[in-house]
Amino acid sequence: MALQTTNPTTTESWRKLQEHFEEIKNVHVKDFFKQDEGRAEKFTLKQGGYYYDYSKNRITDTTIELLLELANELGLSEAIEQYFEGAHINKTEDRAVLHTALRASEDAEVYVDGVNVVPEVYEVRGKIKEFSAKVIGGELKGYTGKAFTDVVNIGIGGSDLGPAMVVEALQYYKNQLNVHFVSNVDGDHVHETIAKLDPETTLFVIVSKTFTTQETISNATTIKNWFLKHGTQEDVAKHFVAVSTNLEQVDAFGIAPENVFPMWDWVGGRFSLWSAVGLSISLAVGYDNFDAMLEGAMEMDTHFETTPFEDNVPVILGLLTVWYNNFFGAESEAIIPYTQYLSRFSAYLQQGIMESNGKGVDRAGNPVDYQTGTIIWGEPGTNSQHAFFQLIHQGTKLIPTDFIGYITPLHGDTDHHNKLMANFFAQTEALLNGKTKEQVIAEFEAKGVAKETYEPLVNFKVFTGNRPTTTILGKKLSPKSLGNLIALYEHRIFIQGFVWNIFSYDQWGVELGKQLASGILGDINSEDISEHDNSTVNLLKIFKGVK
Ligand SMILES: O=P(O)(O)OC[C@H]1O[C@H](O)[C@H](O)[C@@H](O)[C@@H]1O
Repeated sequence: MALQTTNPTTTESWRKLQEHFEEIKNVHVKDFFKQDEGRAEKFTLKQGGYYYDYSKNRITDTTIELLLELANELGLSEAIEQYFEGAHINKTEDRAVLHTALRASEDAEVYVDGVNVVPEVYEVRGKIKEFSAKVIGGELKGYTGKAFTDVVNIGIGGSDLGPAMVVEALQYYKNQLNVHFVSNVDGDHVHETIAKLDPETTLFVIVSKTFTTQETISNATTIKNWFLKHGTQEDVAKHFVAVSTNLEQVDAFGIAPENVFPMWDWVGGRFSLWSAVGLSISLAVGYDNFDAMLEGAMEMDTHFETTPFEDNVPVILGLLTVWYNNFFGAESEAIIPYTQYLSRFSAYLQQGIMESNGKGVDRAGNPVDYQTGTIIWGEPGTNSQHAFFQLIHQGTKLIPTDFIGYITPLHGDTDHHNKLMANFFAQTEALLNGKTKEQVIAEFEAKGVAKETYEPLVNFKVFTGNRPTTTILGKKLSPKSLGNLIALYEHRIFIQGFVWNIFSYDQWGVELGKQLASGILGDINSEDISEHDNSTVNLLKIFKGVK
């Protein structure tokens, strides 16, 4: 069963949305608030310890009604069923998309091609649990009998970003193990990392779904060679484990079969941190915390699968992206967490969202004639306020922004936390209301500034406001609440790809560069340079020192 292939722009609800957009496109959200005292309450959803206030968006009741009408017209309910039931919605790779099965409850049944995969999932989870406990507890030892002090995750893309983001995010819950990440094929990355390590006390986790990724295999080989300068071939089994679907290649690399943590082709790389790809997470914070993160995700899954669309957080937020992307012409979205722990969150979501929905061919195989995936970016607040917020406040581009913050600070420093959160609230308020010419003049006059002095400055100090934000306010950053938040964004990806009539779960766009790189590596390593455009030939000559 494949997802339906309607061009969304040909639907009746899209036409109505277009008309509605023309009516409200110039209305200031300030005015919507004036007209409706209950607006904040009405446009706030509550789920899994989070409040989602989307009232500061450029929407009315009609906008939401029409967006939901669009979802219904396109058959979203059936699509969600297909997603959770393991239909091959990743059609170009003929695969199911079941990261949700990785966090399903033990008694759930999720069938992939007629086989219930939940028992296998729990078998691997059991293995992760046992292994993590032994490493953390010092029971498993290195080749000289010492307990492990360091763990290195060797992987790239989905085999790096998810675990790296979560290990950073859950730092507060960490144990004594130092966890490092090596991803880039840049030798300086791997050499800087190993320079700090003691081979006797370091565990290496090679993570690659395919086990053919050039970066990961190169880094793993370099590290193994470095290790073999200290330990023996036999010792490799004590220090290297692998996470992969490609058991043959793992074996060829010399990893002992008992050191392999399997994953499945129905888990996309960018959705894989819930699988054994998250082994480094479980090592860093312990299996119970890993499990709690999965539980948080499962709560979001249940919410998404069972909640009526008007109260369904991923549905509403996913459709808002469509609203801005396709009607307002917004090209990007910023994600700004007001917690330093989430400093890798937008980098992680860049892969999740842009690799999924950066597609220009529809599900029927034809080029689309409307906009699809948004550009995702962001850094933690308050740092970003002192860097790029100027453009969000006064630039010419519309940038819908998610503000993510928590009520309780983990270290209990309320002085800092109150300052942080004052900024969090102040920014969304400023982006909503802006500052009018009259307000600017009144401020000058209150300070006694002369008219001829302030007049030339007034326009520069005006803020139009009407810049949309969504506030995601959680109780506390914990493994569970983090799992919940990540799963929210995963489901938003599904909603958007579904509406845009594209395949969100393949990534053919990363192949061409890989192919060309392997040819160019041949050029670099040989005397001659094969055929390329002039610019590339010139650059290769400079690089090879023959020009
Ligand atoms: O886990 P691997 O097979 O090594 O893949 C690592 C990454 O590389 C690919 O190029 C894909 O674009 C990513 O989706 C994937 O996460």
